[in-house]
Amino acid sequence: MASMLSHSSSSSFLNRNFTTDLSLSFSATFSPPLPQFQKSASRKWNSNENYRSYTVKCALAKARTPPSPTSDAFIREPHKYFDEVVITVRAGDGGHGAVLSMPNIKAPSKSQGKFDREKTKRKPSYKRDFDGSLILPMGGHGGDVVIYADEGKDTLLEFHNKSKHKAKRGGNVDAMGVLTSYLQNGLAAPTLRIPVPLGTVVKHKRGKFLADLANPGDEVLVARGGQGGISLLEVPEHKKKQMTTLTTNMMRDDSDKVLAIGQPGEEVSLQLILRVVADVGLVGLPNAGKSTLLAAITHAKPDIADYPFTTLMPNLGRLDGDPSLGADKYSSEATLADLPGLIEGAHLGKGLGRNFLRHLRRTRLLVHVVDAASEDPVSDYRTVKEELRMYNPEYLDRPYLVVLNKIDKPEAVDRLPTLTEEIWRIGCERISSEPDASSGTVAESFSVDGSQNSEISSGLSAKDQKVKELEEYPRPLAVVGVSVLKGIKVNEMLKEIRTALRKSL
Ligand SMILES: Nc1nc2c(ncn2[C@@H]2O[C@H](COP(=O)(O)OP(=O)(O)OP(=O)(O)O)[C@@H](O)[C@H]2O)c(=O)[nH]1
Repeated sequence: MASMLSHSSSSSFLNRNFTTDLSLSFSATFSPPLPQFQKSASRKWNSNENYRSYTVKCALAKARTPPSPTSDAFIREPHKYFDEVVITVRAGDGGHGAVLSMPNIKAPSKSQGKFDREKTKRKPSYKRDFDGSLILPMGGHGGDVVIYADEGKDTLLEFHNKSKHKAKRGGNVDAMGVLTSYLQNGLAAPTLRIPVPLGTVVKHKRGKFLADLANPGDEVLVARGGQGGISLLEVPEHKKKQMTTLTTNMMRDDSDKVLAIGQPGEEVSLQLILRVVADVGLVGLPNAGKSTLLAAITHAKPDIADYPFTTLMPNLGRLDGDPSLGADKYSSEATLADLPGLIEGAHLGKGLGRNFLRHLRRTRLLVHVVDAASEDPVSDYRTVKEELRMYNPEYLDRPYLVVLNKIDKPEAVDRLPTLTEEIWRIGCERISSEPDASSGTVAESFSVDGSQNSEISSGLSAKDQKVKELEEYPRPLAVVGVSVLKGIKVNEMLKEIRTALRKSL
C-alpha cells in the first residue's frame, strides 16, 4: 500500500547533504517496508520480483543563507565593527516603455447622424514635439542611491545587519497596447537616501575614493538608476511610409523591442569608513578619567566605571562656547572625542588595539589625561605618547595639553609640582609643522585621491634610521592638575583647552 510521508525527521539527514541550511518539504511514495534509504530516488528489484519503483520527491521550498561566522560578532564586539563596513547598493531599474499600435479610427459613415460624424472625424490630440512628431511615453527612471552625512548617526554598526540596499524601479508605461492621448510616462522612482555618521569616507570596494562626508548635509551619488525604456509604434507595412513622417520611434522588426525595456540600475560594492569628526581628542591609559572629564565639561553621558576599557567606542561631547567671549562666545564651540584607553602594545593590537588611533586623524588638539595618583604617572604618559608615535608620528607634532587628573587623592596632590616639571621636560620648544617621516613606523594616510594607505612611512627600516626620542617632539601647550570628578580646577583646565583651540585654528 502506497503511503505518503510528510517528512520532517529526515531533515537532519538531508541537511548533511547540503551546505546551506535548507528548508525542505519532502514527500515519498513507496511500498513497505522501505529498504535502506539510497541516494537514488528510484530503485529496480531483480527481474523475478515485480518491477517496483520508488518515487521520492524533494521540493526545495526556501534556501536560507548560512549564518556568517561574524554575524553576531559585531553585537558582542561592537568596537571592532562600528567604524568600517562593506555594503552593496543597487539603483532601481528603469521602467519599461510600451509597444503601441495606432487606434483603429473608423471613417464616418453616412448612416451616422451629423453629431456622431463630427465626433468620429475629430482626431485624438496626441502629444507632439515642436516639429509635429509624436511624443511617445517613456518608462520611469529607476531610483538613484545617495549616501549623506547625518548628525543623528554615530556608528556604522547597523550596516552589518543590513548590508544590501536597493532603490525602487521606475514605473512602466501603463498602456494596453494602443496609443491614446492620455498616455503618461512611467513614474520615476524616488532616490534612495542612506544616512551615515558625519566623517564617513565612501570608497568603491576596489579602492576608488568617492567622498568624505565630513559636514552635515554632505552627500554623494553612488549609483545611478536605470533609464526608462522608450515606447515604439507598431504600424502595418502599408502605413509605414506615412507614419515615418510622424515619429521616428517606429518598430521595424522584433529586435527593436529591447529599446522598450528599461535599463538596469547600477550596482556597486562600497566600503564605508568612519573617521570621527572632533576638534579635541582625549587620550590616556584605561581608567585615567577621560570619560569623567568628557562628562564634566560637556553634556555627553559616557559610561564611567572603575575598571579598564569601560569605553569601547569613541564618545562625543560638545563643548559650549566660551562665556567670557561675550557675543562671540559660540566661536569657541568644539567637539570632544573620548577614545578608548590605550595600553602598551596597542599599536600591535594589544588591549582594544590600534583601531581607535585613526579617529584622532581629524582632531586639531589632543588632551592627554594622566592618572596623577597611579604608580608611575610619567611612565603612563610616556607609554601613551610612544603608542601614538608608533601609530603615526604626526600625532606627536599636533598641539596638546596634559591633564594630571585625580588631584583630590593625597598621593597625587603631593607630587603634583614634580610631576608637572617632569612632564614639561619631555619635549622641546620647536613646533614642527612637518609630519615625521623618519621613524619607519606604520602611518595611516589618505592619498591625493583620498584613498587610505596604511604603509611604512619610509622605505628604510627603523634600525637604519635615527628614531626621534619623545623629547625631540614639541612640549605640551600646558600642564594642568585637576580633579574632574570633584570639580577641582576644572575651570582652569577649560580655559587652557579654549586657549589651545584658538591657537590651533
Ligand atoms: N578620585 C578620583 N577618581 C576619578 C577622577 N576622575 C575619574 N575618576 C574615577 O576613575 C575611574 C575611571 O574613570 P573613567 O572616566 O571611566 O576613565 P577612562 O579613562 O574613561 O577609562 P576607560 O574607559 O577604561 O578608557 C572611575 O571610577 C572614576 O570615577 C578624579 O578626578 N578623582
